[in-house]
Amino acid sequence: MPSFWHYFLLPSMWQGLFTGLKIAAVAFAAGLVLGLALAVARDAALGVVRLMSAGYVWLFRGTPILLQLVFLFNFLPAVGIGLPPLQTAMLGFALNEAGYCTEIFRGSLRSVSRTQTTAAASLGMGRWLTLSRIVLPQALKAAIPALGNEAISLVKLTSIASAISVTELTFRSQQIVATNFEVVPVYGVAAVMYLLVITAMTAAQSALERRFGAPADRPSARARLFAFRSRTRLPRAGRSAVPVAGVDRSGRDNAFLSIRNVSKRFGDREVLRDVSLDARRGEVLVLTGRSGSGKSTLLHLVNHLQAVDGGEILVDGRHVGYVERGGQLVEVADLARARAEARIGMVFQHFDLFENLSVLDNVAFAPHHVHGLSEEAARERARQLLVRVGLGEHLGSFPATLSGGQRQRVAIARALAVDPVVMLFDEPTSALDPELVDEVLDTVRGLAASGMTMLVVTHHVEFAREIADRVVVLADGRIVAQGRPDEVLGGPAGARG
Ligand SMILES: Nc1ncnc2c1ncn2[C@@H]1O[C@H](COP(=O)(O)OP(=O)(O)OP(=O)(O)O)[C@@H](O)[C@H]1O
Repeated sequence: MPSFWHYFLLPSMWQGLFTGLKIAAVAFAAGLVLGLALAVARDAALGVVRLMSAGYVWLFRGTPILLQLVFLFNFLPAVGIGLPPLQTAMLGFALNEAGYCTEIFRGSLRSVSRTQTTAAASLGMGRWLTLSRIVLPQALKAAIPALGNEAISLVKLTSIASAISVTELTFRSQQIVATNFEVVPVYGVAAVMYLLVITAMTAAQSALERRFGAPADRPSARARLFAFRSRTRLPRAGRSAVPVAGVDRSGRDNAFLSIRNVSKRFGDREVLRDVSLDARRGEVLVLTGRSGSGKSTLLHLVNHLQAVDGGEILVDGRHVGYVERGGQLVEVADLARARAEARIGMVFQHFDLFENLSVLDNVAFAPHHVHGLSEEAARERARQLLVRVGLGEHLGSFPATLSGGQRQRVAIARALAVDPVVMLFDEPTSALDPELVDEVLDTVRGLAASGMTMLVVTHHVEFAREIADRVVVLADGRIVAQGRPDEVLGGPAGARG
């Protein structure tokens, strides 16, 4: 095949290929950055920012790239910007690419479970820290296949740049064919060149997927079914002011955790009604009651993962994320800091470990990034805690490779790493297979024995009987019984088990 090699080695063909690649590389890099910013803007608090992001996507996906290029090519000189055709092509492709990347990033950002954000908030992590270190890495991992597709399409699409007289590979081949009519070898060489580049890109994409991909996820079937979304929408700072007139404050100063006349509603539904509950330092309260009675909501209010609608909650004598002003509790501007300072450890039903971080990093993250411990000290602390919960062998593992019981013990270590003054457990064993329950309960027992103040939501009657100083039963958002375990769990208002 003498003519194949002749054209394959022709410098002008390679120049054409590199021109196309140059456009694609610059346009893709710029499109990624702009697309990511637009995708984040799509969830911005300000409506006008969201609208601008949506408008951009509408415009650049809605019109043909050819029109956009020709428009830029004619428009820029008309407003006094004299860009050469190659740079105009780069700009045009970048603007167009950003529209597509926005949608890819938007989808992948939303695919990250909101429970990850809630868990981060419970550790006192702010929005930016959560976005950059927890949500984005997971979203990028999910986006790699679609972005790889996009990059490959872009390399081939650059042939359109010939419309504004950029001589890339396809255009170069057309020119050669027009002079010698050797259609098959010339276009054959162009095809082989594209294939070589795209094979290299596909290999790079696989390498990226391997680099960023944690080992295959294998949560239990039940966890898979229920863990994909949490209903918790984090409150936005400064949104609510709660009147404190009418709150019964007698005796609250003697309590370590004081919940006074608290109410909470979601839409028309009143989920908690006038709930009052005090706990002494070191006391273990077990909260129980039928599904939907408001137990989890009450825990979320203690840590200010949701805002109260009425009443007040004090931990160690302080409101979490509120300041009292003119007879009202007003949310502070920096809720993340307030949560961090309150040092409330929280353990969730579905563990909600950060899937993109190793076991050790899950535990060391908040002490280092939120509480300012040096990385070395935070890791040492994490190591000790993981040994304490029996996971010293798994420091470098990723959450997806652990059993449910192991994950929950990592979650407990993660909550303990911020040196909590109180621990909240939201049904810590209900997502676990029966044979894994004991290992978690043992850890919780150990904590209770160490004198930790705890609020534990559980349906596990035997465990409640054993661990609780006091059992509190909720029904329809009200406390309907409370007392020593033998009094409450033996009585008619007892837990359903
Ligand atoms: N963010 C939310 N938006 C709307 N409704 C909510 C939200 N969070 C909770 N609810 C509703 O509030 C009620 C109480 O929910 P909560 O999760 O506190 O109950 P629970 O007693 O913990 O139930 P379970 O034992 O099933 O976890 C339920 O009817 C639930 O649907």
